Amino acid sequence: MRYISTRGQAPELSFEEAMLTGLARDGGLYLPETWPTLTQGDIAGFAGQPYEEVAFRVMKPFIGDTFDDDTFRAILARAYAPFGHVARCPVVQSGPNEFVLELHHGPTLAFKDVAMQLIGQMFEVALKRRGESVTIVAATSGDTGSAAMEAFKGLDAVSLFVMYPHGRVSEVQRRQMTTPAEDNVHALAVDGDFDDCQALVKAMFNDFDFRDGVKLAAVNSINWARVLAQVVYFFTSAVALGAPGRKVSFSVPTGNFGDIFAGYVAKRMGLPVDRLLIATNRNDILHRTVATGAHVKEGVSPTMSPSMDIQVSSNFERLLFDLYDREGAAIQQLMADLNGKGGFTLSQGAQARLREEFDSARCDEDETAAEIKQSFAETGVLQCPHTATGIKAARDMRGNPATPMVILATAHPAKFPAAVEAATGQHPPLPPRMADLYEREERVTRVPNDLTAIQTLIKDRI
Ligand SMILES: Cc1ncc(COP(=O)(O)O)c(C=O)c1O
Ligand SMILES: N[C@@H](CCOP(=O)(O)O)C(=O)O
Repeated sequence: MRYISTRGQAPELSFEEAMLTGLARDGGLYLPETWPTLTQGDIAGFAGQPYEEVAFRVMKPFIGDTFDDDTFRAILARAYAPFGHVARCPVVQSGPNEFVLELHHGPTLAFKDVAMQLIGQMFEVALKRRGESVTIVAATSGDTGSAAMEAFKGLDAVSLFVMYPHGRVSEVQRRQMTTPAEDNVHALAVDGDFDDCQALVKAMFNDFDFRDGVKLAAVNSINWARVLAQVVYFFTSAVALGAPGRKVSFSVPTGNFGDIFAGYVAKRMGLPVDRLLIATNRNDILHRTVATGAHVKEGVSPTMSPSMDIQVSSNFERLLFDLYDREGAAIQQLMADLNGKGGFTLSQGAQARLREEFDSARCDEDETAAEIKQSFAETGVLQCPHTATGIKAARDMRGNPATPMVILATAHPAKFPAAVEAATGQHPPLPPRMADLYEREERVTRVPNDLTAIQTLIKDRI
């Protein structure tokens, strides 16, 4: 499988090269040149298989011979051993034909662990055999950063810098990023919002002297391997509910559009997905885009679901590439308009295709709190505020009641205790292994939203 850039001007790469490269040199995002497909028989064969085996079979067509089969199986085994549930990503019923896909059983209690634990292992094997080291710079609204810290701390071949928006992540998220003691990981609190942090990462990739000088790599969903690893749980959950014999719909709490794009990829590969619901908080650019066709940035507004406080949804570019018949020049123009004019309007054809695949719903703060409360009353289970937006979308946009609706539970409620307690009166406890999180010493550097200043800091530290 070869990988191509959404902007059509960068060299084609192998899977390993795309994984270690991050952003394409033309500013675009790498994607497979075609979508591999699985037969209905292949998908039926996933029933009853361990998560790691389904991951192997789903990812193999994308990975090719990057790792031999034994090595890839060993990587998967190491990646998912730390998960606190034998199913890794279990499905739990939450209502009539409504299910919650729990993605928070990994080490940092958010869905990011599912991909990050895996790419940590893949980076380690690939870098070791190449005899190379890299500098990873990540932007986070809270969860990618903590998952990356956990996956890469202590690795000799990696220096990791995580930029998070100062004052805009939960205390648990912040402490997960600021308390690892290993010398190769660095938490940077940026005076800005998540969009600023992500723009800084992309600017670093577009500064070729810096990029080549520090051997820059990405573990945000800029990195195709991150998105790919997230495709797997769309298959495991759908098969558990009767696919490929029946269709399944998914409601996905959405910010940077990586997770729901993974659902779209599963559909392209042959999974019978009915609807993909984009659930947003009040940072609703994607909901407005589905409703009106106008993709227009507004300021980021802080919410109780901070990981979704995003207005520049990086992976939407990957979807646009398909909506515009994979025309790199069209994507270049749209992205120039987004950066220069603050937005663009989809062509009629692109808007129609978007609506063929996706629905959307927006959840404001009162509604999020009400969903957490109602969900606890109905099921006795506490859900995080991000998941609550998905529950609302699932109930607002319920299509055929005979089609199972799967809501992605993207984080554990204990990462957002203040919001959950305010809504329900219940304090969600951290798992025992994290019980001392509030006593651990924090290590963080406050930085201005300034590219040169942060680049200088990174060069000084590596
Ligand atoms: C808990 C949580 N839910 C939802 C999202 C949104 O996911 P995505 O950025 O893939 O759309 C994020 C951030 O990525 C998150 O951390
Ligand atoms: N919500 C994310 C934002 C970054 O998303 P990514 O999928 O591109 O890493 C976070 O928690 O940091």
